[in-house]
Amino acid sequence: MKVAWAGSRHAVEVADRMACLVASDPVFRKDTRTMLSRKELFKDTLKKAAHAWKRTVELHLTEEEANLLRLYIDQPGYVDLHWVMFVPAIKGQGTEEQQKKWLTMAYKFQIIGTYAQTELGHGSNVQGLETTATFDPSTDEFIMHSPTLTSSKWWPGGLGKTSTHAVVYARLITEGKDYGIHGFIMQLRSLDDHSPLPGITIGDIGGKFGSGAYNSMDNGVMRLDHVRIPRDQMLMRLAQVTREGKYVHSDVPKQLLYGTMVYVRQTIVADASRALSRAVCIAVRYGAIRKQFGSKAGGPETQVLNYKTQQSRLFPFLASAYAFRFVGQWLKWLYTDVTQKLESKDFSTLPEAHACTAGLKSVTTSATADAIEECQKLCGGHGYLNSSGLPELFAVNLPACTYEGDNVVLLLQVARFLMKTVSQVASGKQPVGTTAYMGNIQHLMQCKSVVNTVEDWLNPAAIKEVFEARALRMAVNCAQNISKAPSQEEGFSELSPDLVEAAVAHVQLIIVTKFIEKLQEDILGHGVKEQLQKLCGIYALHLIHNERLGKLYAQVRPNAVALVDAFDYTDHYLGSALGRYDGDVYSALYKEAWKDPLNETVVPDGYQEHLRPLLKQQLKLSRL
Ligand SMILES: CC(C)(COP(=O)(O)OP(=O)(O)OC[C@H]1O[C@@H](n2cnc3c(N)ncnc32)[C@H](O)[C@@H]1OP(=O)(O)O)[C@@H](O)C(=O)NCCC(=O)NCCSC(=O)CCCC(=O)O
Ligand SMILES: Cc1cc2nc3c(=O)[nH]c(=O)nc-3n(C[C@H](O)[C@H](O)[C@H](O)COP(=O)(O)OP(=O)(O)OC[C@H]3O[C@@H](n4cnc5c(N)ncnc54)[C@H](O)[C@@H]3O)c2cc1C
Repeated sequence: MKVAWAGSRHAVEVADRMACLVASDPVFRKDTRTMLSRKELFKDTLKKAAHAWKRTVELHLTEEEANLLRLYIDQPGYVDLHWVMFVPAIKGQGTEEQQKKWLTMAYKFQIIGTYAQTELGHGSNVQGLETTATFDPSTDEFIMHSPTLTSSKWWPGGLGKTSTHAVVYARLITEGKDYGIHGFIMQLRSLDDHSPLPGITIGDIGGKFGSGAYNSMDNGVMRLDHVRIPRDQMLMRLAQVTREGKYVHSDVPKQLLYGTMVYVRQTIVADASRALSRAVCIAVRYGAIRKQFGSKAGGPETQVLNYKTQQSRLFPFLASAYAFRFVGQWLKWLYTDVTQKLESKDFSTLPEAHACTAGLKSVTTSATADAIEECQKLCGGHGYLNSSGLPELFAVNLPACTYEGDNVVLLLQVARFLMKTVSQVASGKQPVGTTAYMGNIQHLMQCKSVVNTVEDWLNPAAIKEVFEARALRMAVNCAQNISKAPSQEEGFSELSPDLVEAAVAHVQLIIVTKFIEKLQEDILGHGVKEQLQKLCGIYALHLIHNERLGKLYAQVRPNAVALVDAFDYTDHYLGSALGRYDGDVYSALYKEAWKDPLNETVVPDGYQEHLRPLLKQQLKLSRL
């Protein structure tokens, strides 16, 4: 099962090696992270990132190994934006020459970059950004400026205290004309003493939800006061400005400006499956240890994992973790395929890539955030402790519903793609890719239920057809209602809640389809495929509330712990007293409690000033 989860034996081997490297290095300890102040936590992040870089160089780690090292350190920080957004933005939007110049420094960590797009006043609406980049032909420079308070750059990770450079998104103005949003490389801080360069006001935007990780990240604010940069620091793969100030657009779609976001969204699907699997691993293992009620004649109480309510709340998440893992593996293939096509100027699958990455990022991150919160409740009171690992896991993964695109805004992008497809089908064009099912509109719109017997519900072909019919009917229904509106735009806006639901149904069809396709592959291990078939059934049927589920839960229960052990997480990475591999939960909870700084003294700080006088006074009053 480990191989099915990891994707290959090689992936298992590399993951094990990097996880153990991190778990065995005291610099990477994280058990006291939630007890640190914001400044201590930030400094700890700098220390870990520097040590990780040192180990990467010492051990000659590959890019794959270095990425896994960063993943198992499990502490958001500036390195994430440097590798995940700054480097890809230059790769995707820079010319060969610009890539050569800037990536050489970035790969050697001679500069630290971030991705500065969002502003105080705009995040979703990229075309509404206000920062300006005005070309000055007299000096062959762009003047970068924050014209309003709302144009302050706000949120970029690492911007607050760490990044020396950024790809800054701004309105390109030349010859008095505004050409919209483009990317520019800017140096922000001196490479000698790290002080902000002239004209740049920069800082951290303040503490964020929850304690511990993500407060480790210095999300920043930046205002620019007519800062000049050379013309050749405009990222010029998509467009350029000549020495004379002429704007020249290249022959690639302007949407490639958004390419970095598409890349990150596909990685976020894999992140969601990992975060969900960590929460499920904790809740399943703890559910097998925790016993409450049910003892007969002094015998052992009942494992809470045996309760049908616990199973009906938890096992859909177990199934979703595998479902998101497999669709994430497919999405990575889709992204690679689109990127290769772009190299040969084939832009035909760009809309599909945008719709799939936006939709899957949205559906998987929303489901994961909800599931982690529910896993906290599934562990009872102890799930609320930081030592369970669940509060921090929730705090770190909740913002994934917002960053890289607000989930509703992204689902509306999917809906826009679906409405275009429905109208193309109406005009006789055969849809392809993930919307190919819409070409079967006659059959799917009339088909009676293809599942008549209880057993039909475990027939993958029948389940797939049910999900196709559901998605198509919701999309066609929206299209028909939009067509009755005074205008397409008004109809789209009026129907937007229904369009979001139709987009979710389409994305869930993709997830179910990719799970079914995974099961058609050769899967190593005795009985593994059978278990995955049950999980595929649970994932699909829980979305449509089917009565078959109870039987499936009972069949999965005996292997539930094995299915989470297959995630192969070290206790260090899981970071949970409840999810320990050895199940020694109660002594772990007890031991973790005493680490809290509040327990450094038996009599707490503040007793003499505030508690003692109060108690003495009350005692005196009681004697009157
Ligand atoms: C919502 C939209 C998509 C709207 O785009 P727009 O151009 O203003 O308007 P539109 O008319 O809807 O689109 C025009 C057209 O562009 C297409 N398009 C839009 N986005 C993409 C894309 N990524 N790839 C390929 N195509 C794209 C749309 O489908 C439209 O195509 P069409 O005209 O229908 O053929 C966009 O503004 C957007 O993506 N907003 C979200 C912003 C975002 O994701 N910010 C992330 C900042 S970085 C970050 O959060 C880092 C966090 C990392 C971390 O800490 O881990
Ligand atoms: C932890 C974190 C890290 C981040 N890191 C970065 C970074 O490194 N670089 C960077 O540039 N940005 C970063 N961001 C910013 C992030 O990308 C934006 O917050 C995100 O894109 C959402 O945009 P917004 O904040 O403007 O939300 P808004 O769009 O203001 O959303 C507010 C509400 O309005 C709704 N809404 C907005 N538009 C529409 C519409 N057209 N139709 C219907 N509903 C709508 C949304 O659904 C939402 O409910 C980060 C954010 C967070 C939380």
